Amino acid sequence: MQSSLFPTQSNNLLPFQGEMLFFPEFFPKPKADQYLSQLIDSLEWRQEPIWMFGKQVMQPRMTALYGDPKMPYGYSGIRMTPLSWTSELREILEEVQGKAETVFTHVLCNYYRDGKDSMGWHRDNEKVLGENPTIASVTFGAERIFQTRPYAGKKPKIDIQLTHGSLLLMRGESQQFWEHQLPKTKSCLQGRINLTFRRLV
Ligand SMILES: O=C(O)CCC(=O)C(=O)O
Ligand SMILES: [Fe+2]
Repeated sequence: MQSSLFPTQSNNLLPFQGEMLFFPEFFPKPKADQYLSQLIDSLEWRQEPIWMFGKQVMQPRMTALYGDPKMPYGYSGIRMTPLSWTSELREILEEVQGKAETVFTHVLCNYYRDGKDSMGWHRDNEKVLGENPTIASVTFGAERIFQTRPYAGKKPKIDIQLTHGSLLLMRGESQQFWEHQLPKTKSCLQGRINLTFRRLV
């Protein structure tokens, strides 16, 4: 049983060098259901190519970037121009900023159509995110396993089951010392939306 001495505080899932805090039902189910279908329908999803080991390959998921139009953002050799915030994304932003105690400038949206869609091992450590960025990651839809492991040494690997309506806060030194991925899985036939709120400096 979890200790309830500090009920508003979530336990750190990382044993050292950074923090990952998990809030399984950050959005109540009816609200999460509503956001899932609204975001699938209303965001401008695209499948974009990225550069990997000198080759251009299609990303195994759909993406969309929203945020401050004056600040483009990119990773893995692509540059994305942010679209203007939608009303739902703004609403979610407000909730998440309160919990994270951070002001975010952008949200990178990922749509995993089923278990064949995925994201490989990486750190969110682009220079524009600053030294020890706080990244707030929200999930709507299918439950998928998110994995993290130390960047150096690759062990131990920690699995986190990301539930519908959940919030995962990554902060402190987590993007220096830990990498993460969302592996493929045969058993998942449903779609999942992930929103990662970021602050560009
Ligand atoms: O889908 C997820 O939970 C992870 C997304 C992620 O790591 C990213 O967008 O950088
Ligand atoms: Fe990431």
